[in-house]
Amino acid sequence: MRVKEIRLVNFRNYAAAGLEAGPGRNIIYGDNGAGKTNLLEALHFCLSGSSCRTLREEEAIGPAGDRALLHAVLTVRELDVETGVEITAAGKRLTLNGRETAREAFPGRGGIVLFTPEDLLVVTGSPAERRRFFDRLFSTLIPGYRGALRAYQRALEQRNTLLRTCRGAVEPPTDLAVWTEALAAAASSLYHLRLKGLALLTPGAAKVFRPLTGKRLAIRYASTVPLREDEAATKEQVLSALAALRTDELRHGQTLVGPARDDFILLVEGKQLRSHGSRGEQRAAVLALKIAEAELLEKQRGEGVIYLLDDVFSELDGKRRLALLAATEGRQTFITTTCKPALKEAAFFRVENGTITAEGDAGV
Ligand SMILES: Nc1ncnc2c1ncn2[C@@H]1O[C@H](COP(=O)(O)OP(=O)(O)OP(=O)(O)O)[C@@H](O)[C@H]1O
Repeated sequence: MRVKEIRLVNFRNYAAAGLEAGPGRNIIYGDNGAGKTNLLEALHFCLSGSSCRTLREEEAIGPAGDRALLHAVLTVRELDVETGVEITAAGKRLTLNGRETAREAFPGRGGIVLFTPEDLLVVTGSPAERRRFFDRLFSTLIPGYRGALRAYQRALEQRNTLLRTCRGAVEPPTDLAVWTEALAAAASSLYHLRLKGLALLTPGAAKVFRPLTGKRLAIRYASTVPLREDEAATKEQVLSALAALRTDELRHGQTLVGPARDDFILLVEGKQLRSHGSRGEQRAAVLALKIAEAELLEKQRGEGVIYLLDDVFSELDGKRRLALLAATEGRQTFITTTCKPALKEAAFFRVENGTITAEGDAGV
């Protein structure tokens, strides 16, 4: 899959602009606030049918009217398809080859690997940020993960509601046992899928990380429950952990162990990346995870993914930038940056105050 061209009308700070993309690297450069991230967002919209920045998509409507329009020509399995996005305050209308369609039919869904500076929270943020990151990643990579996560979240919510209503009680309510059983079953399947996900992702991420930093990356799953090889045995472990904490749970009015309390620890040379890694190493680790995700997605889809990389060069020195470019070689890549890099094989687009100028011509 690749983007051939995109046009934007009244989309954020673009009155009317567009570009014809190169098949490989596309470097979008310009000053802060010029509109580089807006352009990546427009690409994301045209590929997947939704924003990568906000759930309030009407925010993207520019000042010159009551609607934003996007149109793209994509090549999907050798065929050209056209996608359109019209955003108004009342909602958005998506089209595929001129026909109204649902978001699910957009060809780029599941085929984009996006890096934004906020992704660094996977290293620097709270365990909840890391769980969110890996849950999203495994939901696309591991069959059954999304369903297992939902089942666990449902059971947890029900059990927590029950614990809240009898907070401070000495004896547990009679139906707690039912929800404890449901939670333990859902938790043990989720545990096993998380371990499966890590086993799938970590070698690829470590392989990309090594040339980026010269160091060894590992990911350890920090579980609040001792995990066993066998799913049924893990379920027993969850049940006994919950039984041991019953009094505390009644006092706090919530479940105190399980996948919603766990963490994913990123280690570099055996040390916590969060506390011991440099900013460049932290960024490299997130990029390595994203690139490993892309490689696995490509295997699954049998088709190349598209990289949308926002401000990816910051904090990487020249050598590391080259290593990153080598790791993304062969796929269509859109990279935003404030400084134009000295590269030979790339299409360059200068973004300035809502205008896009392709290097070598006057723009589209
Ligand atoms: N709906 C909108 N209408 C008009 N302008 C908007 C709208 N939404 C955002 N903008 C403006 O778009 C400008 C460019 O934003 P963008 O995030 O794309 O910049 P950028 O080039 O990525 O900058 P940086 O290098 O600082 O990340 C901002 O000044 C912002 O105020």
